Amino acid sequence: MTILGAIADDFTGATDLAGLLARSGVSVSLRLGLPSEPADGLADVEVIALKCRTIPAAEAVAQSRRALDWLRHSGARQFYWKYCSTFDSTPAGNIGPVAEALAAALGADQVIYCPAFPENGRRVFMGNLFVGHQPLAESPMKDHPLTPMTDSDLTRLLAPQLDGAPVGLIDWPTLARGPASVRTELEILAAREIRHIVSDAVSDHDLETLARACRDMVLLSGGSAFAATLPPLWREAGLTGAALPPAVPQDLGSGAIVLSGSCSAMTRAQVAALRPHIAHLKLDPLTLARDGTGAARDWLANHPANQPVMIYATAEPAEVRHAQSALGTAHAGEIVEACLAQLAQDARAEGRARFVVAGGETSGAVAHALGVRRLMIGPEIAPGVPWTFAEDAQGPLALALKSGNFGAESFFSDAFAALDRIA
Ligand SMILES: Nc1ncnc2c1ncn2[C@@H]1O[C@H](COP(=O)(O)OP(=O)(O)O)[C@@H](O)[C@H]1O
Ligand SMILES: O=C(O)[C@@H](O)C(=O)COP(=O)(O)O
Repeated sequence: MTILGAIADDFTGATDLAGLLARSGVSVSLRLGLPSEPADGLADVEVIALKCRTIPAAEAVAQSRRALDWLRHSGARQFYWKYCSTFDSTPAGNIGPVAEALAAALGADQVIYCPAFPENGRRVFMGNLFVGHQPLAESPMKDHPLTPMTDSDLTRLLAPQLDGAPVGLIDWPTLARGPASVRTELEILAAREIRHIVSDAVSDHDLETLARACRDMVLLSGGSAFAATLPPLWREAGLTGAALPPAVPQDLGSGAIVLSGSCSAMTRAQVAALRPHIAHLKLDPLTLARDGTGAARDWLANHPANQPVMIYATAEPAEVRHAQSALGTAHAGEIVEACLAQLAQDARAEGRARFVVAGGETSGAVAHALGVRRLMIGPEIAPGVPWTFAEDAQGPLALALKSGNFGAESFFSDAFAALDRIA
């Protein structure tokens, strides 16, 4: 029976959410893009991954509304809008506009926003988001190629996305007093007609308090960690079915590839850590714009499928700025994504079945190019990054879609070692 219907704004976010919910002991179904087939209503949670973080707000709203309609038909009774734990967005959206549209469609009076993911160092205190020890705007997120984050105050970040609508705050002292205190604060905010409410949370315990206070709200939003506090509440209410064991892949062969379009600080360290141990190729957006993808495709074709390779556009902030000023921000990103998507298709045609992809937008482009529409959730490699498994015309396929800043420096070798243990 479907309890929760979730919409994620990118593909790594969706696997993060699905992985954490599966870890919380519920059955999760993950679909990439709007499903064409009807829901079967079997899983406790249906997640739809969109690629709508940086598209125009009106398009993001339209896609999310269609996803919501599908999720309502699946029988879901509560809904979750999943965005990045670093609140990746621009003054135009898309966190606020999509939340507003979903709230209107569901008749929700208030929407909670809580991106905190304490296990990965994302904490919200007095409305300010911290990444590790740094305020968001001083963290490496200030240099993100598509969504540079230049303010740390979530209420200030959200207001322009909601045309200046007032944004309230459940602060940490209120949370610390427990769920009843949070509910009272929500009522006070409701009386002031404040519908959009950011919540602090510095620990999983805070997220549990928030979830208990908001358990009856039809729409919640935030990162994966907040969503992962819901299953124990469903269990208390006798709602959940049996958890599924992590999926196990069949016959993957040995062909492996890392494709990285993330320029996040952690991905840069991960690429540097793997480089001495693997055949690798760095893509340059300016060269791609001038000469096309032929040289990169030839390079891949010259490496036998049983030899692991890494192809990356991952670059330092100054290099990214240089490419963006020559090509335009969106175009530079599109050129890289299109090239990595083409290389993913080539790698698959060569028989490679073990894919590690770094970057949310990048993962969307790659999964789309591979024609993958549904993923089974396997074991977690690092918090928020599970192995996932799919089937295409060529047979079984394993994909680890890694969010830019997740995983340890050794993530890429950790991922392949984890797969070797089960495949
Ligand atoms: N060298 C580069 N110059 C400009 N843009 C780049 C470069 N390398 C990658 N990009 C683009 O930066 C964006 C990174 O976003 P994403 O894949 O979501 O990574 P993350 O998960 O770190 O946010 C993608 O659109 C990608 O194509
Ligand atoms: O919540 C998170 O941090 C991730 O699930 C996420 O959304 C990843 O986005 P990218 O960093 O763009 O991959």
